[in-house]
Amino acid sequence: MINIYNLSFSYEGEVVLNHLHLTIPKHSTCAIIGPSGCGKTTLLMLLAGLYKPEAGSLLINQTPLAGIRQSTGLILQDLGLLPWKTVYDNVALALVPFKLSHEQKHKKIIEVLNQLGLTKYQNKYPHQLSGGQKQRCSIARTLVREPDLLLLDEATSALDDLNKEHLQELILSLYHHKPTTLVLITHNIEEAVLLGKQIVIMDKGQIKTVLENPFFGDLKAKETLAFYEQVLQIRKLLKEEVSS
Ligand SMILES: Nc1ncnc2c1ncn2[C@@H]1O[C@H](COP(=O)(O)OP(=O)(O)OP(=O)(O)O)[C@@H](O)[C@H]1O
Repeated sequence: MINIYNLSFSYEGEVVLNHLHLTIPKHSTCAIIGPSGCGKTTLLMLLAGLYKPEAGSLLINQTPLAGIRQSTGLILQDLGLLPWKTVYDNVALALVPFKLSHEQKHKKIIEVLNQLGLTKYQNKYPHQLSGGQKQRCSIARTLVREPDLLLLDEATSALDDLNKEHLQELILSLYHHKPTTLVLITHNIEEAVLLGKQIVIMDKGQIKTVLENPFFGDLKAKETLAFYEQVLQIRKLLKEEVSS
């Protein structure tokens, strides 16, 4: 469970998050959407414990967040894969801080590579992978640590439409396999409607609307008009924010 209460944050005196309130239930998913520069990534950095709130509070499972948690996974746009390491070794790196035997680590890595469809690429280097495969490798590296909170910053934005859909379906199937609290930033309204149980619309450092989304995880709904009515409603809300 994430509780954000009256949270504010500034960069060198410039306020970028202004008195935010938000509750995200445990094992739920939340899609954050809003115009460029409205503070989405900054909020994610605060949730990751990389920045400290200037005012207000941020609690994870009833505990005030005091820095980076080992059980939070963060996937940024810049995937940060090490080019001189193979897929297997990039994933293995995430387990270095854990006191596990070589066999235990190997088992976890093989399992996650299999889950993400990367088994046959395990000996390849990042430059030998497609954009979608690199993104999956980055997700594998985060998931191997079995986070209870997963933060994704525009995980699918660099991918073409088919790979985007593939990754969205993969995120859903990973979530159904092992529910974690999932917070994702996206610019894509359809993605927000597919992946967010809650959809948070931000503008100019504030949360404007929080929608409960009945279409979460419903791949079949993408073929219905009701799904696109929801997309249109969010589009309208976003346009209203930009024009005001
Ligand atoms: N390190 C920084 N130092 C100073 N200002 C910053 C820094 N990072 C971001 N900002 C500013 O803070 C504001 C919010 O930035 P943030 O990256 O959180 O927005 P965003 O909603 O994620 O944008 P985008 O959708 O374009 O990624 C912007 O005006 C940005 O210029």
